[in-house]
This record gives sequence, structure tokens and C-alpha cells, in this order.
Amino acid sequence: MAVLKTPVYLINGFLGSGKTTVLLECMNYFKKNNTKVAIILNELGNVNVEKHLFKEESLFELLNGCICCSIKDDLKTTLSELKETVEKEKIDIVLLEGTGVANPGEIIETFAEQPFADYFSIVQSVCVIDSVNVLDYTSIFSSSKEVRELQKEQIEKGSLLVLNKLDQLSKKDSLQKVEKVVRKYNASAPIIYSSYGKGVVERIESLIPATRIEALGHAHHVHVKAVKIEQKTAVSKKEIIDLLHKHQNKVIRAKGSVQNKEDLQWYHFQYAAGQLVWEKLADKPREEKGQIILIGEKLSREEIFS
Ligand SMILES: Nc1nc2c(ncn2[C@@H]2O[C@H](COP(=O)(O)OP(=O)(O)OP(=O)(O)O)[C@@H](O)[C@H]2O)c(=O)[nH]1
Repeated sequence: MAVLKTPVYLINGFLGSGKTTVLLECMNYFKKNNTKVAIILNELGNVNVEKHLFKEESLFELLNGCICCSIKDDLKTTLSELKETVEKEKIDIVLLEGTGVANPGEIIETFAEQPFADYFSIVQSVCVIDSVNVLDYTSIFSSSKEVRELQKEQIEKGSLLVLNKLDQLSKKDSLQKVEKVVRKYNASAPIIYSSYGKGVVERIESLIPATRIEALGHAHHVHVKAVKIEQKTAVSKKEIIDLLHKHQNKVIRAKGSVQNKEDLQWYHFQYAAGQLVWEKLADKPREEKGQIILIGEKLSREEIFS
């Protein structure tokens, strides 16, 4: 008897492009439609500061490295566990969010190995693109070779391209320019035009599984890493801004949960492409310690704590 493979949707894309936002949209949509979802989440840092966003899901966290290279073996262990969970909990689909520097090719390669290839099938490799910054990330004038290579590979490997953050696209970086650069790297994958990941999941469902999902090549991203800062005392929003400002040349992405000095409430913050979003949390985090993750090129702990 043929065993039905569990469909897997990969969600990749550069740091801060909106992968988690797309993931949450998908998760909520599937939940509403009584589709049981398991989630694999990969983070460069050793803590997932967005855990509060996933309450009831079967969640597999792979922390402290990238499943496409440094913790590839952890992905294999997780896939073995996931197989059991799929059977026990009657999971219908798997959503996997890579780190912002993941090379989807390497992840696809692991899924193609035995015994995983017998149980799972990648049906879409979604590449979420930050439409506001993709021109910078692919420009020789504003990004390092590593960032350019990585962004290029992520776009190339997408079976579905999401031009996200369109709400923020100014005339200067008009959509045509963005499309042109994206099409230079991937001429054929369907494009979804989106803000806050809206509309992606409906398209995912309606599309025929892609045929060009393949694993080739490997971008090197050894210099992009995460540094965690634990905050035992409350901090102000201004102190966070000052910290980001101080390291602005190296920090590409930051996120965290901290207690605010001013009202002693807990806040979650997101910093991507130079923009800080600061939101009050409904519940106090379990650890009761502030956690700040800084992600960037050539970041060193010594420099941050100097
Ligand atoms: N204005 C705007 N902001 C967005 C959009 N999509 C996501 N964001 C915000 O951008 C920030 C980063 O979004 P995430 O979904 O966490 O990005 P990510 O790609 O998962 O980030 P990584 O942690 O680097 O993997 C958050 O503050 C989001 O709310 C969008 O379409 N428009």
C-alpha cells in the first residue's frame, strides 16, 4: 500500500522579510479550516523570542544555528521525531521556517534523503522578499558579497515568490525595479504581491505543487550570526534604540522581549531594515528575563558588551 507523504511548505527569505508573519497567516488559516499543522522553526539565536506567538501548535524548535549547515543533523533528528508526531497527532501539513540566512537548497537536500523522502514531500519553497530593501540587498554599493549571494540564492530557489511589505514601498523603489531584479534571479516562479503576508496561503493552496524544487549550490553565510543579550533589569525603549544605533553598521536584524523601565510592562520588539516595532505583550514571559537577539554580519560579543 502506498503511504501518503505529508506535504511540507518551506518558508525562507532574508532576515526580517516577513517569514514569521507569513507563517502565522498560514497557521491561522489552516487552523480555521481544521487542517492540523506542525511547525519547524529554525533560529540563529539560542532562544526563540517569538514563542508566545505559537500556543497550541506542534512546534519543533531548532535553535542556535542554521539547519542548512551548522545544525543539519538536528534537522534529521527532528524529522524522525516529526514522523512519529504526524502519525500520533494526525498532522496534515508541515510548515518550516528557515533562518533569514538559510539556503533552501540544503534543506531540500535533507528532505530528499532516506528515510525522510518516504514520509515527507516539499510541495512549495516559498521565498519571502522584503520589497523595500531587496534592491539594497542585491546591490554591490550597499551590501556585502555574502548578503548579495544569499539573497540571490534564496530568490533563485523559490518555487513561489512573495513580494512582501508592499505597504512600505515608496515611489523611489518602485515595484517595477523590484520585479526586474527579482526576475533576473528567477524568471518563472509565480509572484504574490503582499503586505503582512496576506494572500499567500490562499495562493499556496491553489497552486499545483512546483516541479522545480531542487537542491543546488550553497551560499556561505558564516559571518552572519546571532548574539543574545540577557536583561535582568528593566530597560527603556530609548536604551534599545541607542543599542541598535550604536551597532547599526553591523546589525541587520534584532528582536526581543524586555521589561520596560517606564511602566514595568513587558514588550516585544522587532527591528528589521532599520525600523523598530514596539508592542506591549499580553502576558509576562515565563523566564521573567529580558532577551535581546542581535543578528548581523561580523558581530562580536566583545564589541557589543564594550
Ligand atoms: N510594514 C510592514 N511590516 C511587515 C510586513 N511583514 C512583516 N512586517 C514586520 O516586519 C518585522 C519582521 O517580520 P517577521 O515576520 O518577524 O520577519 P522574519 O523574516 O520572520 O524575520 P527573521 O527573524 O529575520 O527570520 C515585524 O515587525 C513584522 O511585523 C509588511 O508587509 N509590512
